[in-house]
Amino acid sequence: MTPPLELDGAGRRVQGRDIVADVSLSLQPGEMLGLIGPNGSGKSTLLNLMAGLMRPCRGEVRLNGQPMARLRRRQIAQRLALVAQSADTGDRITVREAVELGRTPWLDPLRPWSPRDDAAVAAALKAVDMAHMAARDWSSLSGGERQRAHIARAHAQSPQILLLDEPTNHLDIHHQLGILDLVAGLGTTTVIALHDLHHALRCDRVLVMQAGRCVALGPPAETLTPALIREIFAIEAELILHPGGARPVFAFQRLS
Ligand SMILES: Nc1ncnc2c1ncn2[C@@H]1O[C@H](COP(=O)(O)OP(=O)(O)OP(=O)(O)O)[C@@H](O)[C@H]1O
Repeated sequence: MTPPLELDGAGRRVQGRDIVADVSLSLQPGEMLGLIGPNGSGKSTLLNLMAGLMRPCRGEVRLNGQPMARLRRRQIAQRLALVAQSADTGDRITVREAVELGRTPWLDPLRPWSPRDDAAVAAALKAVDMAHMAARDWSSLSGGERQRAHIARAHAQSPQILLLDEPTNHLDIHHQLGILDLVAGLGTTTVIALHDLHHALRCDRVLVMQAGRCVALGPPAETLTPALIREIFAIEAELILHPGGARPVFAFQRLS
């Protein structure tokens, strides 16, 4: 089966420096892939390459086996949605209007807004538990509510692939876990940049970035070894089994 998204030796060079270099990856349909790495390791750049917002200087990105470079923006947006790190709007719009923007790639003069689009917007608002807030002004939303509305906008786009850049940033722990449950529950093939290694444990696989390169890729508990974490983040980490049988937890200690 053709992978929904593939990177084949993809790299991006800026001002003579490789900010992403030689990344190869095949996404599995329905999987949740966590992108992990220190600040500046290239996670956002990699997501932008995956989203077709940046062209690789080397290698290739393919969507359903088709080179991204040969697809039009609209074709890409019909298959893939990105929630960027600082996505926001100063416009005076309601939550529903923000989510309706997700339908843009599916509309044209021959295919105007229809009940199908209303249904997609309603389903997306329901998926993030914001149907009751649809008429609210965007400016009145809290950080967590905005993040959920962004995910609803991306979900309304009916993408095969969802790309999320640190969607749990600025959220309290209750809302962080809520966002992760929400994304996992959508069942869409997802790539999610994360800083919290506990959140990464919930992913099917993790891709670990260091200085623009992929240094590890695999199931989180096998990949996030103490040796790797020491090398990447300069901390001691021990994975401890939870007495209740739930997910293991990390104990961290900073190396001086
Ligand atoms: N347009 C640009 N010009 C020069 N350098 C850039 C540009 N865009 C990104 N970089 C550099 O590329 C590197 C990777 O940046 P990127 O934003 O992809 O990292 P990140 O892993 O997402 O970081 P963070 O965890 O801090 O969000 C950084 O050193 C950054 O300064």
